[in-house]
Amino acid sequence: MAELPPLREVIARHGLSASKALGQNFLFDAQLLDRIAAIPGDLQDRAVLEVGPGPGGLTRALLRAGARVTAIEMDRRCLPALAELGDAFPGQLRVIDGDAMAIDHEDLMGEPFAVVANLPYNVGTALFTRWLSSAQWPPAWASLTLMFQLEVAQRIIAAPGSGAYGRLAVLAQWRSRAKLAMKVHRSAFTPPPKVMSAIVHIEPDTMPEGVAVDTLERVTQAAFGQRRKMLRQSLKSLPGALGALESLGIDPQRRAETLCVDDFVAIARRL
Ligand SMILES: C[S@@+](CC[C@H](N)C(=O)[O-])C[C@H]1O[C@@H](n2cnc3c(N)ncnc32)[C@H](O)[C@@H]1O
Repeated sequence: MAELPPLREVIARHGLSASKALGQNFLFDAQLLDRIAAIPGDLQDRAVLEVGPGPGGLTRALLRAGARVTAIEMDRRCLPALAELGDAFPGQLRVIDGDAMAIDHEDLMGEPFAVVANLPYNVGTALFTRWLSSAQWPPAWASLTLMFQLEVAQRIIAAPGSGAYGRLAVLAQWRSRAKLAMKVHRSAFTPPPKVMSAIVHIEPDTMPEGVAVDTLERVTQAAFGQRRKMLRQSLKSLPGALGALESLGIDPQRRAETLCVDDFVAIARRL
């Protein structure tokens, strides 16, 4: 492996000033990046999909860990810096110039893969729900290791009864294990974002039988769409839902946030 120039130098040389429009907040600390790359476990020879490599800080850490990385980046200014990185790790890095939202990741990868990404908030959440809504289960991805705003990370891992518990928690937990792997201080980024961040790590679990993801989504959408209301009100418009509550012995006076993930799965199974 060739000696790599410091990231700040790469950024200066290629004129990669952070673009606000593309949600660019870069990480430079190699030790922090190595700790992030270690979250999915041993990556030696494993296929990794990185979305939004930017100047390549996290990419370097993944390559150092021995991963075979496919990196999708839509900011063309970053491509020369990423090409240099590919030269330093021959045969380990494939860079795709494009929008990760418009690409079929399963087709692109062609084998099971781990996802690791530090993405802008809106893109991250959109891709996250897409990965979790896979019709095929277990999905093509073996794990998701993703940076979010801390508040979003807390919504993903939230337990029933908390204000953060809602659609995202149910979607992330009904057939996956989700954990908060690491908090990341805002000062670790250049430029620093306004809020704290955290990395969530998700692995697929067994899928409960007899429930489709769309049905479960319809239930949580109705229930949490009016989260202050009792279930008998919020689920009224969903055919069969009130009957399902009765047959399951769930009090219709309860509110959505008091139901556990298995309750939502049981309701969806009866629709
Ligand atoms: C928060 S920066 C992180 C950069 C680098 N991974 C790091 O940790 O320092 C997010 C990166 O995602 C890229 N990006 C944003 N939207 C994207 C999309 N839809 N598809 C691919 N890359 C995207 C941005 O250009 C930027 O390089």
